[in-house]
Amino acid sequence: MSKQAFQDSYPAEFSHCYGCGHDNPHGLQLKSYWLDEEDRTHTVAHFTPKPYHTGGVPDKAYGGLIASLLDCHGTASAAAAAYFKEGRKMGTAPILRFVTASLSIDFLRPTPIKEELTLYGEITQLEGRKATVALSLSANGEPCATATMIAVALKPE
Ligand SMILES: CCCCCCCCCCCC(=O)SCCNC(=O)CCNC(=O)[C@H](O)C(C)(C)COP(=O)(O)OP(=O)(O)OC[C@H]1O[C@@H](n2cnc3c(N)ncnc32)[C@H](O)[C@@H]1OP(=O)(O)O
Repeated sequence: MSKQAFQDSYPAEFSHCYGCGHDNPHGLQLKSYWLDEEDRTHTVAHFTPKPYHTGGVPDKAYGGLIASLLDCHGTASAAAAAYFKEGRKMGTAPILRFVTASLSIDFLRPTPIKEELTLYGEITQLEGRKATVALSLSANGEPCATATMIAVALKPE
């Protein structure tokens, strides 16, 4: 696992995201990393929900939390892959910042709230400004949700 989270390389103006901004004290502050330093296609993040992230059932997570985590892990993974493709250190100018154009989620089973969740990402395509990321969220090794994201890099302006 790399030492610096992708999100910790975002410049200040992009660090207020509710899901992953390190400058948002009320947010989830998700941190994403390369799964393996030798492989620049797979990423990982971990998150342990709080009791107030509950859905209708007290010990299960609400779907919006799952979507938020997948959303932020996916865009961070896309940005990391794009920097790598350009041979640049994350966060260096010109800034490459991806936003979600499309996020399709399959909720496979209820997600427990009391355990650490693991998110995986795989960059399956990166062409021009568009990245496709395959995502999953699991608990205790069991997948609870899978998703496909299309993330698009913001234009420089
Ligand atoms: C100051 C800012 C602060 C921005 C602050 C950023 C904070 C980050 C937040 C973290 C993550 C989030 O939650 S993001 C929040 C939720 N998402 C958003 O708000 C994004 C809203 N949507 C947009 O702004 C726009 O639609 C964009 C940027 C996604 C795309 O618009 P665009 O820049 O004009 O690009 P466009 O030419 O349309 O598309 C580029 C390529 O992507 C493809 N593409 C576009 N949309 C889709 C789609 N839904 N499904 C498939 N493919 C798509 C196009 O076909 C094209 O492919 P090809 O022809 O090249 O093959």
